[in-house]
Amino acid sequence: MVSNMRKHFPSFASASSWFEVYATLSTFTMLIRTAFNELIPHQIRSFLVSKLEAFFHSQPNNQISLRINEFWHDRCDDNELFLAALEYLPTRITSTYKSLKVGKLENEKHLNLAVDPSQEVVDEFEGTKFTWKLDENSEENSRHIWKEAFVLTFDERNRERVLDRYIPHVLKTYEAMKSEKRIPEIHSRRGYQWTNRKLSHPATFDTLALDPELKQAVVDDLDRFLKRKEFYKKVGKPWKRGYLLYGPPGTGKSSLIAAIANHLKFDVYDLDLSSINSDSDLMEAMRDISRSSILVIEDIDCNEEVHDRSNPKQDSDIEKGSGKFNLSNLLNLVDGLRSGGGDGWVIIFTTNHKEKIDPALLRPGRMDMHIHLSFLKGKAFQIMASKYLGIEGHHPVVEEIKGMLEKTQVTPAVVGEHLIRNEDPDLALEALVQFLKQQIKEETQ
Ligand SMILES: Nc1ncnc2c1ncn2[C@@H]1O[C@H](COP(=O)(O)OP(=O)(O)OP(=O)(O)O)[C@@H](O)[C@H]1O
Repeated sequence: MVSNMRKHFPSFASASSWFEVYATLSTFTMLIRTAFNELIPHQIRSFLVSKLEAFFHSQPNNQISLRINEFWHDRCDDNELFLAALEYLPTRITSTYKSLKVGKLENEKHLNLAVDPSQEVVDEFEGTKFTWKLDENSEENSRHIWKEAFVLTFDERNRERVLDRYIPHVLKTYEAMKSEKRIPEIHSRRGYQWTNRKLSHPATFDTLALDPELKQAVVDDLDRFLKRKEFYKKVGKPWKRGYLLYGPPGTGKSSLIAAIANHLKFDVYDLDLSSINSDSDLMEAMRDISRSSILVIEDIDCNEEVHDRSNPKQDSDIEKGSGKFNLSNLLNLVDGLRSGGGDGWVIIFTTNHKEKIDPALLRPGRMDMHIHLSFLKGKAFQIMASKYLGIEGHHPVVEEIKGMLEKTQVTPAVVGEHLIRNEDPDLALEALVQFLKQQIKEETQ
């Protein structure tokens, strides 16, 4: 039998010869490993190992491609991920790209860039590179309904990273970009229905002439509110914030509301309480307010239902209201109704007479921040000089005006009117100086 095997396998060695070969090989391998570890410095060793890994992992058979069609299946449903990539990828284009699509939309000032099929876009996420390519379907009368698709290619090792984190990151960035571009709407109540139009008020926190510290405090409060959706849920409170804006006419209450809406990208619901005749009317109006929104009730002191009844003095000079609803109770009820949904809810009351309002309506949790908008003073005027006249930094006439504003009370609305009349900054400032002189003279007489 053994001789038979020898015949078929002439080089077949005995067991002891195999052990000898094995022992020699192991000794040799150990020697190589020791020499590699001891003679080659650590950095060079790591470099060589990473190169070898990269070589094996960069082989084409380790690449995975995900195809992201314009539509899902053969239905006409938009594929959200395709739309997200369409918006997201142009933000990853760098100046080294050689082939791009470019265009301009009628109502936009800037040029738009888009991915071209002949150019791959490489994105980096968590230190890993991902390659995107646009695939265009050029077949005319094709039975495929898709015209474009993205192909996302990555190394197989990153499969989980892509599905669990990278794609969610692309979708989240797209949502943020959409809300950044969104123009809020303003809704007004006509009869029993809300009608809406785009909020065209251009006021932003940048253009508002407010004391910088107050402005920062408001922006910080809004940003904290926006960020804490999960926190409100955790502590079992409705995701809601109330602001009371009070101060004389022309100090910027409406402008601040527009700036808040433009900052949060929330729609505004402007509710005129005089059109509300009963609790059920009010409840219906509130129930129709959808998604993340700002409910504004301007000049709230003009409604008897919100007056401080412990102050008998005021009732003589106020028009009698319907007395048919209780705003405080109703807002509690609405909080309960809305607390289940994930929508943010901002309530803004404005008034020229804070002292007339029932304190129950102004307590924290109802009106969390009371913002006093007052007559124009130096730091806020510096902002107007910059926005209206382009004057930055120290300017002798601006300093003179700041001093005069300490001696008189004028609203930003009045000063704005003076600044807008003259295109020449020096003439505009001079006219304002003359106006303020006259104002101070009249007040001291
Ligand atoms: N703080 C401000 N910063 C910049 N502009 C302002 C400011 N306040 C008022 N203005 C200008 O004055 C105009 C009137 O202001 P706005 O309507 O915001 O005041 P208001 O306090 O709401 O007045 P009212 O109480 O009469 O409604 C605005 O169009 C705006 O241009």
